[in-house]
Amino acid sequence: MRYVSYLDSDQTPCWGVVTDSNDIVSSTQLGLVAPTLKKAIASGELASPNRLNLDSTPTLRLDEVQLQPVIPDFGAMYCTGLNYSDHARESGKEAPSAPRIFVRLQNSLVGHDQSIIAPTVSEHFDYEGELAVVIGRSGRHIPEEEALAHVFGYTCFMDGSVRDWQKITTTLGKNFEHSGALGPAIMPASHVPDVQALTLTTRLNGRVVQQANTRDMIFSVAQLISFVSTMITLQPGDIIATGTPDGVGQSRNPPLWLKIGDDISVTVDGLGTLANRIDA
Ligand SMILES: O=C(O)C/C(=C\C=C(/O)C(=O)O)C(=O)O
Repeated sequence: MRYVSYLDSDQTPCWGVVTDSNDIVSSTQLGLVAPTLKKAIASGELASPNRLNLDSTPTLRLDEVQLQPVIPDFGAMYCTGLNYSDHARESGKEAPSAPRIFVRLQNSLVGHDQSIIAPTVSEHFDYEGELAVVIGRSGRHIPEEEALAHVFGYTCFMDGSVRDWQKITTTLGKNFEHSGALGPAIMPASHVPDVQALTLTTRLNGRVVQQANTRDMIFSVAQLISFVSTMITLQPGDIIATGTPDGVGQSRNPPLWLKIGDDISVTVDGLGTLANRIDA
């Protein structure tokens, strides 16, 4: 089972659970009153996913709804630059001695199967496949040993990056409207035995362009949580993206830029596949 945020046929924001057969049991059917997935996570009522009553007859299929970025109203999304040494090397940079954190805005993201919008002012639009972490429990100055207890679950992230604007500032290059994607769903942390042993694969029009294992991160998920919480209190529903491995389009010869009509997907084994088309 996984959690999703979606719009129903009336464009009303909803959330619910996706069963293993890709049916959706809505929050109302689950008997939960929280209006958003973020509020449900914060309330603690999803802390024991195995206790949720999934007996209601599902009325919707996953492919019938418009999926949103898994927590569309997140308070903050912290992203990590250069967290795989092969990617730092291909970028011509040293492996960092501390996590390089930047942020993404809500409106820079879309959900699974929604159009990612290519910038009109740049042809240097690049893909980055990543693992993303959804925070479940708030905390400040979280010790590394306790960090994973603050995780609600995990999902996939496509950190679409406008490389020429990124040279002006990271904030600009990483925040074009609808330039990235988050989803399709949140896998509860209890269903992920070892987050540092997951294979991540990015495909462009079906061709594998990035493949790595999360064991090769420079800073582990626990270290990133601890580091960010040194700066600020992490809140339920906050997202931490863990950086991309090597194989990005910018570092290829010739460069491989995203174009309108391309299909881009990010698969993290055990979590699912986030797939999107590039649109105008
Ligand atoms: O941190 C950097 O110097 C590079 C960077 C972003 C890099 C990523 O998104 C990544 O490696 O996943 C930046 O714009 O500053």
